[in-house]
Amino acid sequence: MYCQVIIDIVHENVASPFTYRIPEEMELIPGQRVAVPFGRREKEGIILGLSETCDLDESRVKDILRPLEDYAAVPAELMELAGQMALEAHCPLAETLRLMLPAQMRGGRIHVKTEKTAVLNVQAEKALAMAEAEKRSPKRAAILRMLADGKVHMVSELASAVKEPREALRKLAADEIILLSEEESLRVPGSSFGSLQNPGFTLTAGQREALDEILPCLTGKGGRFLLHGVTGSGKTEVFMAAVQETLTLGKSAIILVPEIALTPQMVSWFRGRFGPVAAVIHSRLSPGERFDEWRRIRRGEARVVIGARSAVFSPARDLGLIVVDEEHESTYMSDHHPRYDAREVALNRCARENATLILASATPSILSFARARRGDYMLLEMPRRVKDRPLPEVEIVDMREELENGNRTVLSASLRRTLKECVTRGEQAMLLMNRRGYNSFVSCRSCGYVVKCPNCDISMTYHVASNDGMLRCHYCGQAMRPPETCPECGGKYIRYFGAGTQKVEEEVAKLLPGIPTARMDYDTTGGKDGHGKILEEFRSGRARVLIGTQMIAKGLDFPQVTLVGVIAADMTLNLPDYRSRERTFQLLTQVAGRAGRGEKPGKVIIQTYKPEDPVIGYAASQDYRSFFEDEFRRRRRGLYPPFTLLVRFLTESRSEEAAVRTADQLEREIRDMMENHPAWQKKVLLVSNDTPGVKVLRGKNRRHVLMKLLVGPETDEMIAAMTELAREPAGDTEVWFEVNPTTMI
Ligand SMILES: Nc1ncnc2c1ncn2[C@@H]1O[C@H](COP(=O)(O)OP(=O)(O)OP(=O)(O)O)[C@@H](O)[C@H]1O
Ligand SMILES: [Zn+2]
Ligand SMILES: [Zn+2]
Repeated sequence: MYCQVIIDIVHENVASPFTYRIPEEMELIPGQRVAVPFGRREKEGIILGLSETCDLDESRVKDILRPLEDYAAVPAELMELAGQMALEAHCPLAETLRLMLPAQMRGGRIHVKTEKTAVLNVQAEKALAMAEAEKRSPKRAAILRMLADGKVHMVSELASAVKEPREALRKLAADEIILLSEEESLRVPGSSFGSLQNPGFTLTAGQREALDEILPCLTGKGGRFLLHGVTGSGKTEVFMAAVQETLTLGKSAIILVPEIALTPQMVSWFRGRFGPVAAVIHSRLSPGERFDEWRRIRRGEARVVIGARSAVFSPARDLGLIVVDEEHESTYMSDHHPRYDAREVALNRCARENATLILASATPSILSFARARRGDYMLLEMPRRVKDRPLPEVEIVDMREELENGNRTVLSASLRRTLKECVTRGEQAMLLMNRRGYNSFVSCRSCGYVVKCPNCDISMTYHVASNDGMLRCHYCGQAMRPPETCPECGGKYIRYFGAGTQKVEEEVAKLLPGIPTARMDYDTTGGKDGHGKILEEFRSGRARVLIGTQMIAKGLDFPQVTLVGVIAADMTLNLPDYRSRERTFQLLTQVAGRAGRGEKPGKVIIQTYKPEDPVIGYAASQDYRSFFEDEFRRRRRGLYPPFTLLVRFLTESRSEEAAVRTADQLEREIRDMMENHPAWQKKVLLVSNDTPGVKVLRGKNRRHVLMKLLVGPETDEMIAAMTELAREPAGDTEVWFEVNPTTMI
């Protein structure tokens, strides 16, 4: 027998499979990992397929050295998925196969933990009788009583009841009364089960109707759903009920959540609900724990997988359901190679494995909603909050008027008054400020010089003394002392402009002396479990006001919050990106939705310099439909996704001249390519060849060639050709080819 092996090396030259002979005594299956001789070294690989014969010169075919596991690490469905993804991304199969395995499994880094176990080797009655009769050793008697239940016990567990049981165990084993063995032990992280129980609500009419559509699909060939429900409509209950039903049917479910949602609280909640059949994969797991969770899933012991985007590749047994919660989140797009969109992978897997897909959000992405309208997904709508709780009342404050009235602080008069009242009533408030730090830029009053990062074309942000009193670059992390005099003109008047979360925190402290607040942003959530601690501080009621960046906007459910303040609503609106309106709408609607989720109604105050902007209006009225129609029309008119694919070549170089030259060269080659393919010509709109929003980043000068592609049968081929183009060596200049890039800076 022979087999074709994909070697675990990502390189053009070893992209295709290599043939090996399978020694007589070895039995192998596709998807299994093997050790093979490769050149003079030993390498790991994955078996792609088997064959009876081989048309190569027999003497040149080498033997497989050994299997690395006795099972297929990559099951058949995932082998096929990896194959398709490699084709679509125009990258070697070895690269997409890596997505299917926990990283620590590769390169022989795994360490299987084993533990000693003991089990009875005689009838239970006999063991109990022996325990009674045992006069000399109370230890042996105690062990026999514990083992009388006939189950396998960990020796470590016996040791917690009987001191130093080893000698007694040896004696019992020697007399063949018990059996001792060594077993693989799986670390189940944070195994404090049962902390929170199933809440057992009576479902609302909206929840019932949604489930009536979903549940029948779970038994059959699967369905595709977009669950669009306003904030606080109880979407979580709907997909939890679907997960429950999936388990009852003996199948597995995967729930994808944005990484930020995987707080210890959520983790314990999922475990409390589903017990040990749930595997929760998050970034705080140790590599060992991660690998153990993966094996529990692979063996079918864990049948609910909860995790961030990479959990979509979990080897779930008999997959029945994938849920993507907060589906509009951009974190579902991976930003390193090989790039993928977890929502597209989920769709692909569900189709392959006859599973059901549920995308859930209060603010669906334009793409998903457009697909639902076209009939690709069934649209399930829940327009009302649970218990018919009202959506929050929203007030829009024009900050230009505040300035005219002489208020130069970040809090408007209205927000000050309402915040004070809210806290006085003993309720809680959340304030969104989508920029961290204290001041956003520092400049000279005499000559206008702005302090910029030495590595990036970005102004530096001032962080107050509690953090270190330094200027920081939010792109590369560079820090420096604020200048005392202007480096340009020597002037003494250095001014600090703009505000960040630290400034808001300070203003709130002045307004509400003695009232404890919490701040949640990149600077305060660094340590292990940083998010969890701050959220717990707020949930417990110790902190009355939570100030934060977009981190506080999503999915959180704090019933005591009756006021939400948005300090600067236009901040994201002004970014040079075709998605900035969509992101602003989502952010504002989501954060507004945190108010009034409990018994008491909520109020939202949105501060803006552009109160007339329709996006602000749609968010204030939580009017998704009107926003969608407006934005969809705008994208059609401007030929933006989903009507086109946006692609760009990004060049980066120490030398500005080289970055420009390479971009110009690429533009010429693209034009040549179009001339050679008249059919392509009509499909490509060359938008620009210029500097992106950030001209210099981490010391590299940047240029980009931006294009829009009208989607058609030739799209795949065009992208393949452009991928090739980007691979051509360009001296010291790096070239990146991106399809629908996650950021346009
Ligand atoms: N049928 C029900 N009866 C009473 N309370 C419910 C019911 N269903 C859900 N809830 C509660 O309503 C609150 C909101 O539910 P949930 O967090 O699922 O909303 P959501 O739709 O996911 O909102 P968001 O999109 O804002 O995250 C939660 O506190 C939840 O426990
Ligand atoms: Zn100056
Ligand atoms: Zn920088």
